[in-house]
Amino acid sequence: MQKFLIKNITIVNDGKSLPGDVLINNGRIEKIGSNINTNGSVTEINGENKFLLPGVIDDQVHFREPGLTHKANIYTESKAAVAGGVTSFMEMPNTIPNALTQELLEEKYTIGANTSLANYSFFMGTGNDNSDEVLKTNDKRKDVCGIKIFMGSSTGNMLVDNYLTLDKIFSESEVLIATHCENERIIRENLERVKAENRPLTAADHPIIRDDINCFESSFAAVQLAKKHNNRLHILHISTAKELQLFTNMIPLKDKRITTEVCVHHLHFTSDDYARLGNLIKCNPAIKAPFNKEALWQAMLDDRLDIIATDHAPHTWAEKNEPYEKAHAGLPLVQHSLSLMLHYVKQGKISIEKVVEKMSHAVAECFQIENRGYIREGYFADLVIVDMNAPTTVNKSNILYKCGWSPLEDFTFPASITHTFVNGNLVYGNGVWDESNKGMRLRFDRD
Ligand SMILES: O=C1C[C@@H](C(=O)O)NC(=O)N1
Repeated sequence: MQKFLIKNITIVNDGKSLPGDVLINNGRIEKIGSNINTNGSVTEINGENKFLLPGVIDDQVHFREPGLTHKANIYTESKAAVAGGVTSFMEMPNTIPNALTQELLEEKYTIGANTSLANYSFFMGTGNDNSDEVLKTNDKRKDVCGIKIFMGSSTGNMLVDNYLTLDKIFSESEVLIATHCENERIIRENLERVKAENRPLTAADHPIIRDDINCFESSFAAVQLAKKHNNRLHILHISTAKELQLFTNMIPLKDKRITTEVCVHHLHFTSDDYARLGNLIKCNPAIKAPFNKEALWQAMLDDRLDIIATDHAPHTWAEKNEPYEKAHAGLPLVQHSLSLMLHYVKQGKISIEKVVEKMSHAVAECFQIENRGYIREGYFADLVIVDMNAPTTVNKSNILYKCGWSPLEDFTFPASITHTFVNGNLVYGNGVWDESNKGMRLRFDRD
């Protein structure tokens, strides 16, 4: 394996940004220090005026393979991820067929092993009647990131609305349960009410139909179930101020039984953006009124919200441009999540250390990922070099998603991701790709 020495870079890790050198050997971070010298062949990278970050770990992506590969596949989207500084991802089960058996789940791991440029893990899916199969994941808790439950409907019709199924899975699961929390009854009632107005519906109706109360009711139910059975619950894409009362920052992350994710689109867009972007930003849970965005920022900064992710959900341009009710929900973001957060660093809204905490360290802690998420000697060399003074504009020619579009087109980020190492391999360096190595299956340090 090629050996790399990154010289004179600012290393962002564990709440600090310090100058130093990093030696990468045999896939791992061999040494962190100042004035590291090596004899023998080593590829030196000048890190002056640049920042070294641990690779981003995105715990919620939809890469659409198998079955929906007209939208995306694991190869294309993992490549986009790596270009954006994401070195590991956890992928959702609403592929076709839904990942509802251990066999189907393992088929996804095989595709990951053969084609993914980033490290990967796949969630086990839940239906209303596959609880015995779901609970077999207990035996794989070191090899599978968790169980995903759609408590509200979304792409792929994987809604679990049978309370007995939910209660059984919560009572017997020994693995992390990740939930999409929305309340189907409230969504349907809202939809009926808006339809009764007899006017054409538009994307601006989305946060009225999928409203704040709908999210709160479902998150509340998930929290109650987790408290009843003392589960390790992780609630995905929190999108409302109202839900925040359910979460605390009084418990250190490593001791929390209930953790939360906020997504970059809920930190960036608001309902004001429907006028400009329409269905392109239709997603579930919906992007909501501006006061929610401000509350989410506050809660993320004060650690009531634990991690930042994307819910990367690519759909084709044609699928997004259907009339509102038929337009598919979800937006592609995995290539631009880190860049977007670095934009907010430049704006002074968040520090670069906090970005690293929320997108790398805390994700590794939440899922107990082995030897990743930090810049530490002995850890896997999943690393990203960032130039904070090299603006890049999102446009069709540099979007790597198979769907070929982004809700951030024409947006200029102040920073560029110049290099991404995955397991010590320089997969992406100054626009040059080395695709000869594939990512690894994530392992979890769980008892
Ligand atoms: O939960 C989800 C699923 C996702 C998708 O398209 O798979 N799209 C969404 O907007 N939310």
